Amino acid sequence: MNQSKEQRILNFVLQNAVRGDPRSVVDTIDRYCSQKEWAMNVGNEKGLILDKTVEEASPSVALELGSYCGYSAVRIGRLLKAGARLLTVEFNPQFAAIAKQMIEFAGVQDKVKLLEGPSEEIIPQLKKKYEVDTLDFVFLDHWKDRYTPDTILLQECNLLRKGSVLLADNVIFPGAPEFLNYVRKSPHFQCTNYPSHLEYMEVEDAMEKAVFLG
Ligand SMILES: Cc1ncnc2c1ncn2[C@@H]1O[C@H](/C=C/CNC(=O)c2cc(-c3ccc(F)cc3)cc(O)c2O)C[C@H]1O
Ligand SMILES: [Mg+2]
Repeated sequence: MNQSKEQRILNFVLQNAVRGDPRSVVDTIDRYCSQKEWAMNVGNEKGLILDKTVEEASPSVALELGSYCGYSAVRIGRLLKAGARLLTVEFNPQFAAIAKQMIEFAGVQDKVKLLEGPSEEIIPQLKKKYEVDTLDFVFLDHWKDRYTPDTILLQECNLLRKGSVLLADNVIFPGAPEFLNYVRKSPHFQCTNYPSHLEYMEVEDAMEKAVFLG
């Protein structure tokens, strides 16, 4: 049975990156996906915006929606302070298996926990099952039509506190117009747009930061 693209990306990392070195894992994925096969990792240009937003938020508890191959889970995990943790949600079993191996190879498995299942099921479990009080940082990078319902669900589950930072990928391409409309019109969010480019391409894209105001 021939391999999936995601398996090829993982194998390239296992053979070319340095075990326990998250930076080398991120750089190796970027090298493969810019030179061999495009894949929907956030990439290095938008990755720098992600890095700065995570560093500024300095989260104790972070959530990622849409692990895919684990690129941004490793990217976020490497920046977390001692004792901080990232919960990353992925409902595709093949992708979840790849992401878990990517996280372990990078050596961030003590800070990053992959939760397998749909976000709409996982989010309501975060408080009781995963001992989350509130989330300091949320990275949205899953199906674009899920950004708005999940942002509403996070509020309904009392998982956001004054100052919680949401960062959404792809608000221009493929686009998340409903999400932009929702957070920019809501009195509960302070929004900032970060123009950038689609990963590994010269196509315009952007990230949107939405800080919860309580
Ligand atoms: C609801 C839910 N729960 C848990 N996991 C979920 C979920 N919805 C998706 N996921 C998982 O996240 C991942 C999905 C991410 C969706 N991201 C995308 O569709 C995506 C697409 C592009 C793109 C750009 C140009 C093109 F020409 C084609 C595609 C670029 C990106 O950066 C993307 O994030 C994998 C999926 O299994
Ligand atoms: Mg994306």
